Amino acid sequence: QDPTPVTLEQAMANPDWIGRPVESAWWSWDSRTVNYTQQRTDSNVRDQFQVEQESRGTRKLTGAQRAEIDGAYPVSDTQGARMAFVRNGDVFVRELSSGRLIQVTRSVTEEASPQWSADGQLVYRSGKDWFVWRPNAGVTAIAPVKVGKDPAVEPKRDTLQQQQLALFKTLRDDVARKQAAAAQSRDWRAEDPTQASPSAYIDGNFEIQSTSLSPNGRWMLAITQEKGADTGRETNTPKWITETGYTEPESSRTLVGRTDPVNQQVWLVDVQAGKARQIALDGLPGIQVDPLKDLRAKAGKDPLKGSRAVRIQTDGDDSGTAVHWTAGGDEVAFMVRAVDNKDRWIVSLAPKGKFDSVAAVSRHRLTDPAWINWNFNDFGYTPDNRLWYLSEQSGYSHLYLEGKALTSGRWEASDVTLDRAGKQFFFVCNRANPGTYELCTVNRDGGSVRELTSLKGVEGYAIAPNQQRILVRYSGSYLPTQVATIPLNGGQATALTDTRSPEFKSRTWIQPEYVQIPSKHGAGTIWGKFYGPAKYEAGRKYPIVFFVHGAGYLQNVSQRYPAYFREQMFHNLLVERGYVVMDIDYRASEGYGRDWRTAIYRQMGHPELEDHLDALDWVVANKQGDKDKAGIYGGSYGGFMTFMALMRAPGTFKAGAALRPVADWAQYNHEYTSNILNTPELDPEAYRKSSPIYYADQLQDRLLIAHGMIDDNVFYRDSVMLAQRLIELRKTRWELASYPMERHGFVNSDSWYDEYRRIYELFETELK
Ligand SMILES: CSCC[C@H](NC=O)C(=O)N[C@@H](Cc1ccccc1)C(=O)O
Repeated sequence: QDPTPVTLEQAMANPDWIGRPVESAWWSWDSRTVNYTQQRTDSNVRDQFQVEQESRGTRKLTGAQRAEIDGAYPVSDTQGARMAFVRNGDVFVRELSSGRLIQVTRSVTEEASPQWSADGQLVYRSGKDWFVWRPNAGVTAIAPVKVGKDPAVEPKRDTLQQQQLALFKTLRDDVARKQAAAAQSRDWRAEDPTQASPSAYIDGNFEIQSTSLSPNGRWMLAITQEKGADTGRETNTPKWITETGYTEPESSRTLVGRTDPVNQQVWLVDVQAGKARQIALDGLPGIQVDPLKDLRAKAGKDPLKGSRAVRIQTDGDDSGTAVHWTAGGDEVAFMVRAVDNKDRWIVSLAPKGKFDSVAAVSRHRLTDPAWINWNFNDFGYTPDNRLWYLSEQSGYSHLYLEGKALTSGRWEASDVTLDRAGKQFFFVCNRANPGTYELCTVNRDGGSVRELTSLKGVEGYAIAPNQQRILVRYSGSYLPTQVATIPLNGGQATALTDTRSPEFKSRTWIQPEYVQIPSKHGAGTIWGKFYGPAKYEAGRKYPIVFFVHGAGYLQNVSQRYPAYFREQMFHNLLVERGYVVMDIDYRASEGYGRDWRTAIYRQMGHPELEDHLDALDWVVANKQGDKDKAGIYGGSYGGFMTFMALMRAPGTFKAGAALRPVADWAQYNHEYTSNILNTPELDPEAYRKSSPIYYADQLQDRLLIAHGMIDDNVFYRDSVMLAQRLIELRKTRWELASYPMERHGFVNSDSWYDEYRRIYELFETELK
């Protein structure tokens, strides 16, 4: 069937017309219905729906109905008798035999992190404080850890103080009376189980960043950092169009390397005794070796002394540190990451019986001369207290149980869950090819990995409370995320939703061709999505457009619904108007293992350009592409690459559109950039080699720059800086389109339309 023509207005319209995807999805306690959220048409409001598995009947939930249903991400106890969840910031417990719903808290603070102990008690955090809930026994508060001197510990007296006490009996008597009262209160507390335990004190110039309570309420882990440490100067972004009529400054982020990330410390707290002790991390393997020693010397910096600074990995959702306790509460594991990004350690502590001597044990060290991935950091304990984790040590993310690989091969495992019995691991995998995602399983004792789905675009999943079925979130090239369920051990998927609009569903789209391009630069295979006509006219050469995805570490050659769905519709339009379009997962992209990811270390824009040049030759050789009529465009990292292509291979692409582009990596953020280029102070060469602004003199082809003026991710300043360079260089074939009310990802369809009209006109003028 011929593709349905698409207009620029339609491609850039508010995506409501497509039908909004399913966002989060989770099971109800009885495993009979699935709940999900979806954005409401023409609104930012999210509605909540419930769909019945058997009948597939769907209802939109009212506020009163929501009061009866379970919250997302429930946590089951070890027996499968109860599950706990947070809904509207309050903790609830559902009894799975009767369905009885117990409201544990009803507070103005946000509750989080519910976790069950092996013997059925629940701990949770409310703001910064921890609480324990026991069925039929109510809630107990855990005394907070405090920073300061422990008032129960006699202060060390200096000479002056000692002299005062020696001189005056009345002073000595006062002190003795205070000590006796404190001793009595301590003794009573120790003998009286109804009393709250005392606070532990951390002495020094620290501030507590986060805490984690063991599920048995016996131990706590506290993470601190230096109090008031300099976290760096933030850039102000002016807001131009405002309700006040004034230009309003808006504070955003810091710049890479201006201030080093602050070192953190780990403290173990004996909750019962109210004692805290710092856990030394100096013994972690390799922590005292500086991987940046040579760069440091070259930059004229002093050598590092002692251990490298570290930070404790957080859950990524700001809910706190990613700390995992055994259900019995006797062992804890946490992830330590060197601030230079080159090492990650999974560290455990087993405090029981040896609080005063407990030491950090390194269970797994992952080291990378480039940088440790920010993905694939899942870890946890099995019900019988064995540590599992993901590691990229083989070059691809795989699952390990106590050091033994349960999965292996040139593919990646992610998003791991263990069934309640602790027998079977579930995870997302891309075994068939890098862009095809399924749900996989492997026995915890090893054996072969099995695919449970054949949906191609699996995005996430959740096991039903009764452990019989799994809900799967999946998508396709033209299918925004939907939900299906499958039996626990795989089989036919039952689709529960189809949120596409009838109008979108009735259209025929050009299916991307998944192509494998041999690298002429020794990199192996470059995967691409190619869009071309169904039939090629003999002898005709087609103008070529390259689309470059953003983020660097992102996968766009996948069978999932692309983040770049508007761009994909634009590619349909381009093909309809006589172009062919190529979109490759250049080196740096996600889904292809460690070496593909880190090939750009200290040389951004170099391997990726080689891949684009190889792909261009491939389109010319295999798809009747016209080598003299090639253009390139993309946003963010794609904009950066557009600059690099035009400036480092002048004359190759006759026109380029750099959208929300990075022009100078020294202007980008620390978390992202320091991984790939270290810091500008330490590694100026890497920044010079990787930043388009230093190649601006080589620009000769037509260039369109487009940028949102209130972009708080890649600052508008990047485009302003490049514009000034181009002015000073007296370059003539460029223009800058500014969008006063847009940030990084455009929101307004007027802006999208304006930007893509300019891109289209640029290609029409230069490539035809
Ligand atoms: C300078 S590279 C990273 C910039 C940015 N990082 C986080 O937001 C990014 O990845 N931007 C990409 C990815 C994206 C795709 C679709 C919607 C929003 C963001 C981009 O802007 O294309």
